Amino acid sequence: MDKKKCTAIVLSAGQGKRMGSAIQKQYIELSGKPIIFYTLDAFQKSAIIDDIVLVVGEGQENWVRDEIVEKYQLTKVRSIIPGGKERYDSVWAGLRGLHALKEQPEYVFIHDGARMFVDEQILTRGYENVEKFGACVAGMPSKDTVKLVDEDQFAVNTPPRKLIWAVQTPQIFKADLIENAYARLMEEVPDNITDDAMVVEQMMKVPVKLYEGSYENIKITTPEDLEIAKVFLAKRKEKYHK
Ligand SMILES: Nc1ccn([C@@H]2O[C@H](COP(=O)(O)OP(=O)(O)OP(=O)(O)O)[C@@H](O)[C@H]2O)c(=O)n1
Ligand SMILES: C[C@](O)(CO)[C@H](O)COP(=O)(O)O
Repeated sequence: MDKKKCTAIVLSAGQGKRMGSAIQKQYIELSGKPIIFYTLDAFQKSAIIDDIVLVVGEGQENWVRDEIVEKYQLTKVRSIIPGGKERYDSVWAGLRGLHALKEQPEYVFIHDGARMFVDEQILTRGYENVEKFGACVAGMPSKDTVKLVDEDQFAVNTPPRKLIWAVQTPQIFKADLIENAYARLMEEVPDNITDDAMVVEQMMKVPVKLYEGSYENIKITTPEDLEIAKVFLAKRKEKYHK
C-alpha cells in the first residue's frame, strides 16, 4: 500500500523554566550542537516524515532559520512559525500552519522539541499504529508504582501498575481528527491540558492507542536530564561511528 503523507509539528516555543538555564533548554549545546538540532535531524533523516512545521518563540523565527535550519541543512522544515504561551497554544499554531503546506498531510506527528532521542524505530511504530487506529501516542510502561494523592499529599489510591504507562511524544493523529479536536478545545478556556491525546479523548471521545516508545525518549526538562542526555548521546555516537 502507498505510504501516506506525514507532517511533523516540532514544538520549540517553551521557556524551559524548570531547567533554569540562561538560554532556552532546546538551544543548549551538547557535543557542539543544540538539542533541537538532534530532534529535528531524526525527522529530517526519517523515511516516514515528509515535512516539518517548526514552532518557535515569538520573534525567534529569523534567528532559528539562520542558526538552526539553514546552518544544519534541515531541508524538510517548510515553515517556522511563532508559538504561544502554553504548549497547547503552540500546537494550535502548528496545526493552523499546516494549511500553508502545498499538500495537506494524512497524518500529523506532534513532537516535543525537547525529546531529542526520538528515532526511526519509534517513528515507524508510530506510523504503523496511526494507520491502524487513527490516533496513537508513544509511551512506556511505568517502572515505578504510581500513587494518586490528595491536596495534602496523602496517598488515596494505587492504580495497578500494569495499567500505568508514562506518555511521550510523538503523538500521532489523522490530520482532520486532531484539527477538529483542537478547534473545539480553543472554543473553551483550556485547563490542565498536558498532552494532545487528552484533547482527542475529551473533545472527540475517540480512543487513543499507546504504542511502544523508548525509555531513552526522555524529555529534557531539569538539569539532571542533561547529564543523562550526554550518556545517551555518547552511546549513540559510539554505535554509529564504529
Ligand atoms: N508554550 C509552549 C510550551 C512548551 N512548548 C514546547 O513543548 C515541549 C514540551 O514542553 P516542556 O518540556 O514543558 O518545555 P517548557 O515549557 O519549555 O518547560 P518548562 O515547563 O519547564 O518551562 C518543549 O519542546 C517546549 O519547547 C512550546 O512549544 N510552547
Ligand atoms: C506531551 C508530554 O511530553 C507527554 O509526556 C508532556 O505531557 C508535556 O508536558 P510539559 O509540562 O509541557 O513538559
